[in-house]
Amino acid sequence: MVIKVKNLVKRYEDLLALDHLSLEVREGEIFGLLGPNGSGKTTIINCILSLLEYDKGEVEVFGKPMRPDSYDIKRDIGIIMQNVAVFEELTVYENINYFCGLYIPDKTERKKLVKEAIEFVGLEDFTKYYPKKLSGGLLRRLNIACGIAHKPKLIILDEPTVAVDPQSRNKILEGIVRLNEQGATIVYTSHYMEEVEQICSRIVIMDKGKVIAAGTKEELKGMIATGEKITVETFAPVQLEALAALRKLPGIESAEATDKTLSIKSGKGRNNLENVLEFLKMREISFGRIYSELPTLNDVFLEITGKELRD
Ligand SMILES: Nc1ncnc2c1ncn2[C@@H]1O[C@H](COP(=O)(O)OP(=O)(O)OP(=O)(O)O)[C@@H](O)[C@H]1O
Repeated sequence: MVIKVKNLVKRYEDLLALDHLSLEVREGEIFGLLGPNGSGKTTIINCILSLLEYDKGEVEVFGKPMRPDSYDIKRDIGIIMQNVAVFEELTVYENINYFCGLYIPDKTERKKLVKEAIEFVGLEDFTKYYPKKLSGGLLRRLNIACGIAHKPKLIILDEPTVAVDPQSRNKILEGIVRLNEQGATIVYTSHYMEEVEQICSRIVIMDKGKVIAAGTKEELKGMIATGEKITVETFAPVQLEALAALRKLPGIESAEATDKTLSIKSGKGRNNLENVLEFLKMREISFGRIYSELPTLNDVFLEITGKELRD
């Protein structure tokens, strides 16, 4: 086990930020920590890294208890925090060289690693730039390069794509997958469910300092009653009587109609879309577009907590 957290409790005065939270991160995985703003993601990361004192519980990293002075463990961890932390007075190259130098004293080896990190995040054309000249996305990439240049075995990224343009965002996500393919275990926190779904092999969903669900995305989606969501763009509002009949169809959990949109949630099982199509035909309800979506991690969150992930 790369990380083992047992029964962690962290209070900020009256606020219980972590409520007996336990989780495990296995070697070689991209572990996603998904939760809305304020659910405790940054707090748990800081506790894992012993950057923050906690009230109760245990943290082990690489099988050893983690303490503020566990430098042998920390040298194998790459940390990319939410707030970009680079030196304004150093260039891109100098920043990466500085952070790499904290772990790699040998100059020749460091030169090679810094070059690799620059190529990895695609900052070759910006090595002489100072941070204030970089766009938000490029700055994030620099932040990542500083955290990974020494080739850590465990890389922790706390919301690395917040306020990043789509191009840099994709580059960052692709980079994370590549780091994992090269052997690093990744912990990735985000409140963007699409990102977590896209890259993470196992996911923990947090809310109010607690783990509310854990598993692969398929396992998480298997936990909820919602099967698929079917949306029909109708040419006219659907009559109440038809709506009531639709709700009685086998496999239909709910059906709501606004002006020209019919939103249907079905249970698990096959033929839901076919049944709806059949119904529309029988009732002579004409429509423009019909589409079906599988449940998302937001549906999982919604069903367990009763609120949206993006609140
Ligand atoms: N230093 C602090 N003092 C008091 N309360 C804090 C402190 N840091 C965080 N909190 C509170 O603890 C809770 C958890 O915060 P945390 O930053 O860990 O959440 P998060 O999931 O990382 O959110 P975000 O996505 O906004 O970063 C929030 O209610 C937050 O307001």
